[in-house]
Amino acid sequence: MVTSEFREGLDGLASHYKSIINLLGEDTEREGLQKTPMRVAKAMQVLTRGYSQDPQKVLTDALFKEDYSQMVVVKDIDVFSLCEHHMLPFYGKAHVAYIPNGYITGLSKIARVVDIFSHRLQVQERLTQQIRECIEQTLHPLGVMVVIEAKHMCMQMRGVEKQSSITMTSDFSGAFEQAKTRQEFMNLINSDSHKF
Ligand SMILES: Nc1nc2c(ncn2[C@@H]2O[C@H](COP(=O)(O)OP(=O)(O)OP(=O)(O)O)[C@@H](O)[C@H]2O)c(=O)[nH]1
Ligand SMILES: [Zn+2]
Repeated sequence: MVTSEFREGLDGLASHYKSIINLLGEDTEREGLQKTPMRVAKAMQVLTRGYSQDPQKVLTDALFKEDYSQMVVVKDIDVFSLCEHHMLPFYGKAHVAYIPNGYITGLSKIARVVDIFSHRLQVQERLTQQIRECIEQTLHPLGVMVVIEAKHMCMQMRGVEKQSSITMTSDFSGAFEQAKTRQEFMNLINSDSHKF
């Protein structure tokens, strides 16, 4: 359902994008660009939809009592976000592990949490930390660890123009304070088990 607030936001965004395109020297009346301000407005609302979503609720909506207390790893979760400095995309993979403490959550919900925080203006470090904190505060597990590897288009398309550099960030707590637990997670991330 399209609420009036959503619609108003969309019209406002489209009007600003029209001005921006004109300021960039283009003609928003030419055929190919006539609908562009509204398209961009809709696209930006999608890319920032995470502001109106509640990641903790996503996790608690699928909480199951379970005695399993070994590591659960969801790896290679696609990440698409916008850096808050240039509003250009950064993209890559997130790997999440937690050790349950009486409760597990639906596996897809871990990927949804990554999605929600990614669809906000971000820096990779904060994104990594927010995912870790959200899982910790909601599931109260024995430990959580998040690793993100990403490429930043603001470093590829402009600025320093380095095409190959990858930024890695990690955040962990609880049982992952122990080096051997972190190592087990890193081994699982780097294993070829997913190539089946
Ligand atoms: N730590 C961190 N920095 C980021 C992230 N995304 C973009 N940046 C950096 O944000 C910084 C902004 O630096 P500024 O000097 O204010 O901006 P700038 O003149 O556009 O910088 P250059 O990209 O070096 O041309 C740049 O170094 C970017 O690489 C991120 O997720 N984490
Ligand atoms: Zn940037």
